[in-house]
Amino acid sequence: MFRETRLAAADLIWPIFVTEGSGVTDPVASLPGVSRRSVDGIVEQAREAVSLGIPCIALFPYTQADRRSDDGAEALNPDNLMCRAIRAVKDAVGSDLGVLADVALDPYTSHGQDGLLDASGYVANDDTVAVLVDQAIVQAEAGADIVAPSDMMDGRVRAIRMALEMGGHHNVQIMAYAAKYASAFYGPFRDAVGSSGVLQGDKKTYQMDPANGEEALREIALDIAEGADSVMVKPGLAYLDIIWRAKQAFDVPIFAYQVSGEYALVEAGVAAGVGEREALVMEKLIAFRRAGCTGILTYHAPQAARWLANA
Ligand SMILES: NCc1[nH]cc(CCC(=O)O)c1CC(=O)O
Ligand SMILES: [Mg+2]
Repeated sequence: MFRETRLAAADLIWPIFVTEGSGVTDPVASLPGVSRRSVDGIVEQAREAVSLGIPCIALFPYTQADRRSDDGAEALNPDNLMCRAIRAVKDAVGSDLGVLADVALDPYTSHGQDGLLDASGYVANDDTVAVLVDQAIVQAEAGADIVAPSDMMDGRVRAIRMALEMGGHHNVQIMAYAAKYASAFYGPFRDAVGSSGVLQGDKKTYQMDPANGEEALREIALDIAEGADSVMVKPGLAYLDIIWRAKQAFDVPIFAYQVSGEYALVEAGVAAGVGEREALVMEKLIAFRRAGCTGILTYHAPQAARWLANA
């Protein structure tokens, strides 16, 4: 009765990884319990999400080395793995489940950066934005309900919003990775999409310094002004103060991404006897709600939804 915040399956977004083939379940070693699945398996997971009351999945492709290039052109292929997965999920579950598509080039580039490199190897903001716009349109045409630019280029939200409007995709939302930090917690994700082996350098020229909070508020303000329907803070647990500050300052839905390294640390802790999985996960998830989140992207989404159903 005196509880101030609640958590429900309806607050969760489930990130899942797509791989080529059929009938494939390919475990990600650094993300125990998470596997890449071929499109047929993604459809199964989509049905599972619906039955668990999870309103949205976030799709990420594992792109084979021979489909990667310096310019990440595969991102614009309307028949790429990502688009095939989006279409298959939408054909199977329709409007019962939202599909969020990540917009960034890192699953497609041979150098693992989220954008295009200039002659000196620097990630070129404006050239990248032009490609991200085309990527977002390809995903919207495949049926994505939400496009989520995770690249952190300046000005991409406005450019994508304009292109969506011009292309007739008025109802496609933008969830902006607005305050995304250059974090050490993304390691297992990069394994999952096959970019850790190829990544050259770091992403500090476009992702944020973990020491900065004021800058996060400026980044969020810009993305809202450019047309974002909702914003994201990423990673999660180490940035609860950013979520709280954003909640005080802005009147838009705020999401947290509890990233791969956070998931893997919990699983490692459980394996080491530090604590019990359900208790550890649920304490973390309610903390995001308390800090002001509308919802949370978490690899523990299906387990959490089951625990909530049995509570
Ligand atoms: N565009 C890249 C992207 N989109 C989502 C994640 C990380 C998610 C996670 O760690 O779970 C990353 C990694 C990165 O910026 O290198
Ligand atoms: Mg920004």
